[in-house]
Amino acid sequence: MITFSHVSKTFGTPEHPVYAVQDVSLEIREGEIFGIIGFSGAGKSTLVRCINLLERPTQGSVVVDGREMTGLSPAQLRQARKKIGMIFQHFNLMPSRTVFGNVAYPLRGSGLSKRQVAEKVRRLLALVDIADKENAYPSQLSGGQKQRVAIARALANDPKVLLCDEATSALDPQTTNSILRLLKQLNRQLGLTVVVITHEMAVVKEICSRVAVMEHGKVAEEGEVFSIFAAPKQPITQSFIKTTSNLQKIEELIAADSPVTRLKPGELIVRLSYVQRNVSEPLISSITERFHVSVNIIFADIEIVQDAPIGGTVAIMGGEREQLTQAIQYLIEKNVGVEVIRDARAAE
Ligand SMILES: Nc1ncnc2c1ncn2[C@@H]1O[C@H](COP(=O)(O)OP(=O)(O)OP(=O)(O)O)[C@@H](O)[C@H]1O
Repeated sequence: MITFSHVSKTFGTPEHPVYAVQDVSLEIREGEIFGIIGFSGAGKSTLVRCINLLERPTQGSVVVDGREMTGLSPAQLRQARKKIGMIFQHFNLMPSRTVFGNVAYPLRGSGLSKRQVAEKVRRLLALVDIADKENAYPSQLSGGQKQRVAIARALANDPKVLLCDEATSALDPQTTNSILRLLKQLNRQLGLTVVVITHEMAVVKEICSRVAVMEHGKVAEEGEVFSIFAAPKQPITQSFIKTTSNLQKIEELIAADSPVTRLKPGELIVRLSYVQRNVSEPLISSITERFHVSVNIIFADIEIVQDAPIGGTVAIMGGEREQLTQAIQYLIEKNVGVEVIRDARAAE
């Protein structure tokens, strides 16, 4: 649906260039929810604004729904943009128009009669579940309600693509979830391709099927969200994933010398992570039976990403040295990630 080929965007002057996007090639498939994550300044907004040519790439090509965007005439570009809706962090509603007026605005010049416009606006407001606010002004709405109106407005011309630039960043966690649910519903119901820019891994985890991680204008890593969570390769990706996992708290507990992390000689603390789908075997009970080791779970953080469990546990393991080694080997063979984070075997 959207193909970036070697896209670069440079701002500034020849003496002081700012390389906002550097040689990005990426494919966003029809009907998927694709996340673009990165820290502030990574180039996410600039890249996404190259989709509807709010920014014109300095180099490279952007093809949307089979059309090379940079080759369109101004009139063709205006038409093409109607099929690409966009929503923003601060909603960008027109304060002097009602909810109805905001959603009707993009339908100017659409050739629809007044009655048809009214019908369409009401259908859109019902779709985003805000029909009762038709006559309200933006200042009378909550953030979540404003974003619903902005979504209805973005859908007015029946776009195939919806670009969401930090669309939930100004919202509280509960409202964020309700907007994410709405985006997911629209994606399924309308077959809408959704591109989500965010700096929050929780957003990616919640709704995206694939994700690109951006750093310094480049794509550092991309792939299926499940695989990225299960086995992040780049340090930047690992640091984003840490923000959503409780397992990292163990490091704080160790640093604070908490009693739960104190080891007897011969014991070790391991972080076990499930890196494959369908891990349904009772692995912990298997190793305790097979190798006569003890496994005392002190932390567990399993969550569901794309309908599969992912995450892990932190546990204190104890037992005979050789048996412990074999138990760890067994877990690795079963595709469990094993990281020894504290080791008192040498203290025996
Ligand atoms: N119009 C502009 N003129 C000059 N520099 C710009 C312009 N737009 C963006 N930049 C620069 O390009 C780089 C990438 O910015 P961009 O807004 O794309 O990043 P981002 O990842 O979306 O960050 P944020 O989450 O803070 O919006 C930054 O260094 C920014 O300062």
